[in-house]
Amino acid sequence: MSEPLIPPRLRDDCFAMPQGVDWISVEDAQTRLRAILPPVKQMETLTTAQAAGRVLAQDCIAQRSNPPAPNSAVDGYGFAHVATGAGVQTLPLVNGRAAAGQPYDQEVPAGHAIRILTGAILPKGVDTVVLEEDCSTDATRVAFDGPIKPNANTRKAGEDVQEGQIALTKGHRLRPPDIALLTALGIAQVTVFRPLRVGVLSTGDELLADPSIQGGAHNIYDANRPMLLSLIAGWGYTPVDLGHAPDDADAIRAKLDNGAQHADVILTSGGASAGDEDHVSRLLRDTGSLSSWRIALKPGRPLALALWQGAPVFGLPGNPVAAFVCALIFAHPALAQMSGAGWQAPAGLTVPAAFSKNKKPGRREYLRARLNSDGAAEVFASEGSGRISGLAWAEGLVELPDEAIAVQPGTPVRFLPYAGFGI
Ligand SMILES: Nc1nc2c(c(=O)[nH]1)N[C@H]1C(S)=C(S)[C@@H](COP(=O)(O)OP(=O)(O)OC[C@H]3O[C@@H](n4cnc5c(N)ncnc54)[C@H](O)[C@@H]3O)O[C@H]1N2
Ligand code: MOO
Repeated sequence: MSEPLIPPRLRDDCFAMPQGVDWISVEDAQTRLRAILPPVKQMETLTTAQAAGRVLAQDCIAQRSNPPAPNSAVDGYGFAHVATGAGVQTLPLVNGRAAAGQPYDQEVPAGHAIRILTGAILPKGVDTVVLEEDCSTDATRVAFDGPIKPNANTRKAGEDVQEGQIALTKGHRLRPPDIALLTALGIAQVTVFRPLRVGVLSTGDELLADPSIQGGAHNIYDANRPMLLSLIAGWGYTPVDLGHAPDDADAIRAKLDNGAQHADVILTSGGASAGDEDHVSRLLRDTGSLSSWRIALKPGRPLALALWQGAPVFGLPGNPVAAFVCALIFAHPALAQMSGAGWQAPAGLTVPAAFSKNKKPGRREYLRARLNSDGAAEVFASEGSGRISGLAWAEGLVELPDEAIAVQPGTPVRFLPYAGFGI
C-alpha cells in the first residue's frame, strides 16, 4: 500500500506562494499579483463631462458620426469640381454664404461658386473648396488658378469616426482627449467603475503626523503617508487616510480594521521586516493571512502581502525610497488592475548610461535617475534608502536586470520615467 499523501496546511490565502518557494523575482511577483487581484465590480453612470480619470465599465458606441456631415476644412469658395479645369477659372458667386452652424439650403449650380467658411456643411452642388488666399474676388465673381484637386479642402462625413463604431473600450481610463472624443460623438453618459478606494497607514513610534508639530531628535515626520496619498490621488483613485499608528499591535489592528471597512485595498509602510518592532508583519502573520514575499529587489526587499478581512494589504517597507519604489513597481500596476483598467506595465526607454556600476547577480535594482542633456541616464550619488532628496532629484528610475551587469558610461540601460508611472 502506498504512503498517505499529506496536504499542506490550509491557508485560504490567495497571496500564499506555492510550497518551497523562497526568493522570487520581481517579474514572478508581478505575474502572481496579476493573477490574483480582483477588479472592483460596482459601476455607476456619469455625464461624460464629469468622467475624466474614471475607468470605462462598458464600451462606448458612437451615437453620431464625426463629422456628422461633409463640410469645409477652410475659409474659401466652394463649387462643383466637374465644372472646373486647368488655367484661370472665373466663377460667378451665388447670393448668400455657408458658415458653421448656418447652412446654405439651396443648390449651387454647376459652374457657380459660393463663399464658404471653415466647418460649414457643403451645400448641395459643392464638393470642392479653394482656399481664400488663392483667390481674387469682386464680390460677384471669384477667380483662381486651376486645376484644383477634386474634394480639396473638404472633410467627409464620418471620416474620423462613424456612427455605431466602438469609440473607446471597457477598461480605458478617460483622459481629457477622450472626453473630447466622446462628446463629439454625442455620447452624453458613460458607465464607469466606482473609483478604487485605497487606504494608507503609516506605522512607527518615531513618526509625527504633520511637519507643523514640534518633535525631538528621536522623531521624524511621516513622509510616506502624504507621498502615497498624493500618488493615489494622482492615479485617479480615492485616497483614504488611515493616519498613523505607533508600534503597537492593538493600535495597528484597529487601524487595519477601519481600513478594511472603508477601503478596497490598503498600503501600509514601516514594520514590514522582521525586527522586534516590526509589528505589521507580525500582526499580519498572526492572523494567518501573511504571505511575506521575499522579493529579489533593491530597494524594497521586505514587501509583505496579506488579506485583512478580505482587503488586500501591501506592507511596504518603511524607508521612503523603498516604499516609493515598491509603490511604483507593485502597487501602481496592481491598483490599475483592481480599478478595472487592467495591469499597466510602465513605459520605459533604453538609453546610454552616464554612470559606472558593478551590479551583483540575483536581484533587480532600481536607481534614482534622470536624463542629462545628452539623453544619457545619470544616477543619484547615494543608494541609501532613506535619502529622500534623491527621489525629488530624480525624474525616473533606472532598472538594472536580475543578472550581474558591469555598467560603464555608454552601456544601454532601461530608464523608466516617472511619467510612465502616472506621476
Ligand atoms: N536586520 C535587518 N535589518 C533591516 C533589514 C534586514 O533585512 N535585516 N532590512 C532593511 C531594509 S532594506 C529596510 S527597507 C527596512 C525596512 O524595514 P521596515 O519596513 O520594518 O521599516 P521600519 O523599520 O519601520 O523603518 C525603516 C526606516 O524608515 C523610516 N520610516 C518608517 N516609516 C516612515 C515614514 N512614514 N516616513 C518617513 N520615514 C519612515 C524609519 O524611521 C526607519 O528609519 O529595514 C532595514 N533593516
Ligand atoms: O528595502 Mo531597503 O530600503 O532595500 O533598503
